Amino acid sequence: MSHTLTVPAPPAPSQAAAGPVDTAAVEDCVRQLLRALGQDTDRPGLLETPARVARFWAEFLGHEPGSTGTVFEHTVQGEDCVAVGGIRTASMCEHHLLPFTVEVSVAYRPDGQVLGLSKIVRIVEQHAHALQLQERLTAQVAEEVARLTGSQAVAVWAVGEHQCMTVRGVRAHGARTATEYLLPALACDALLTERLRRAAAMTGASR
Ligand SMILES: Nc1nc2c(ncn2[C@@H]2O[C@H](COP(=O)(O)OP(=O)(O)OP(=O)(O)O)[C@@H](O)[C@H]2O)c(=O)[nH]1
Repeated sequence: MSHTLTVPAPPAPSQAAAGPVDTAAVEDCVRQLLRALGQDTDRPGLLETPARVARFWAEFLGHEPGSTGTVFEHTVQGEDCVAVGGIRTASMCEHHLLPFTVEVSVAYRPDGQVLGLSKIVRIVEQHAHALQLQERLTAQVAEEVARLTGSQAVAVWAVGEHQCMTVRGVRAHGARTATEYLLPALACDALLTERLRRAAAMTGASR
């Protein structure tokens, strides 16, 4: 019989909002930004824009991932791997405040317990709702899955498309960025890493 355990939530990631979003202040700033951009903030199309943008930031940074810590005892004779792929979400480039879309795959070898499958998606969402770097998002998801499962064999892959590279700057439409994060214990275990890669590939997700 398997037992459900709940692992406590960790402290907030360091780059998460330091406190609740001050929507009134954001609204004010957006109005000032529009004026600095030479816009007439009294024209009908823009009247509600500052409030809308403020609501967006409150919603984005205030994202509540729900419970992420449900694990189940899991003991088997053989070797097994778990992978969840095709987790598509959006995060925010901290350099330009422009979104990037990302598809994440997570694979790990259980070490006595497995994580609720939906919790892997929730963990990705938790770390995506922040001012981010794709590389840091990839690493944070792996570290969190390791913390919750107690497994040191965790790998995460992400494929992203960054608007800061498409709508501005190099304007490289279609350029995609792939990141991989292996927990240190995997770095010297090519065989296990390959097994995790194969498990992630079985989900059919791009990596
Ligand atoms: N590891 C594993 N987890 C499963 C499987 N089938 C369902 N689950 C997960 O079991 C977990 C139960 O978590 P709870 O927090 O108790 O239930 P919940 O509130 O319905 O969880 P959410 O689905 O996150 O809303 C969920 O994360 C499910 O995705 C399975 O075959 N393997």
